[in-house]
Amino acid sequence: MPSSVMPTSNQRDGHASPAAVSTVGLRKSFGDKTVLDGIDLHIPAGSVFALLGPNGAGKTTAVKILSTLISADGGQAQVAGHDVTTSPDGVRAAIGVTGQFSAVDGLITGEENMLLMADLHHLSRSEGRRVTAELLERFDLVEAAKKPASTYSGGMKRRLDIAMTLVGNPRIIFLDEPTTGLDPRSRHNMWQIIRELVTGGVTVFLTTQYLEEADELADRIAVLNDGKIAAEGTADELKRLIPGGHVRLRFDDPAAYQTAADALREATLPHSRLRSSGGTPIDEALSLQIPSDGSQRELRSILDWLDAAGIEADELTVHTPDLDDVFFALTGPANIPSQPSQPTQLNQPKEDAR
Ligand SMILES: Nc1ncnc2c1ncn2[C@@H]1O[C@H](COP(=O)(O)OP(=O)(O)OP(=O)(O)O)[C@@H](O)[C@H]1O
Repeated sequence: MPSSVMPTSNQRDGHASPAAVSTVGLRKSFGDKTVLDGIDLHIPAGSVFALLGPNGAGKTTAVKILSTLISADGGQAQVAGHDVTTSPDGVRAAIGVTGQFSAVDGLITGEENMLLMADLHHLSRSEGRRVTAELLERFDLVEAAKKPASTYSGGMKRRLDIAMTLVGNPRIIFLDEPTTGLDPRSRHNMWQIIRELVTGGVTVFLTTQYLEEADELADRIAVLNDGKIAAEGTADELKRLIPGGHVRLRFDDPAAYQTAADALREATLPHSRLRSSGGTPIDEALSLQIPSDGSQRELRSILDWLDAAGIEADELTVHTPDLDDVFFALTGPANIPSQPSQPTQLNQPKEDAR
């Protein structure tokens, strides 16, 4: 399809940002099972995008379509400006894919795997050796380079897999569950590698079941559920989507705490959500908790009310639910989006989104 049909700039925040990956109405079924039921994505170049979803949600299917390993049944997808259907070679030249379908051959050494990759990319012998040496060094695999890859730990195999992907100097990398099964140290190493890739200008499309991983790495996160994008936004935007956020007031002075607790109990706070619940005392910490979505509007109304009531806390903190809460709320049987056929638009005012 002509590139002009696909969104190439981020209309929502107003500035032009070339899309590394862009899909409209992407659909895929296996038999009578619909796995992707109209997926729209816009991933700006140079960003990290995380596709989150429970087992079987269709994350790997999405990656396979975008990396041209399988074809979609409907909709459109462009990767690095190339249509996946009409220009798969263009897509393949621009991307690297690692993860569940690792390219590492366990029978040969790490170095041989790298050199094989260099051959596949038609690098000259000397260039292949140079790139191999550089990447083995960068991924801390020099010592293991002459050993068969089958002897590598899980973390080393993942590092080798990414190093092999980088031989082709891809602009976009698909990482399908890159840290599944890794120990915490290896996982943090992998996160550091991913951050460095992005610093070098690479766009990363990540699938993960680890909310912490998406929270750590991703500029934007989409939650895939039941074939659709249930919600999309930054980690903070997602967290603000679900109830459970609150403002906590902490007092050093027990008397000030008691006065505030009494005032809150009596209070009719300006915002309707606050009116019914008031403050919840948490005695041990001399803290009070006021339900809040953390929005500027609610915070202002809370602050105004505190000022008017003459309450001055020693510390005021805003707490939002973590991504686990979001994940369970969005992917459970009774998920919360108000419009079943529409993803929750997080960059609109929250009142509109609910
Ligand atoms: N080739 C295939 N033939 C039939 N069904 C398939 C095929 N590939 C995937 N599926 C089904 O499509 C659904 C989505 O699978 P997919 O691997 O994309 O999910 P996922 O979100 O990556 O899951 P996981 O986190 O478990 O890897 C699953 O129900 C899976 O069984």
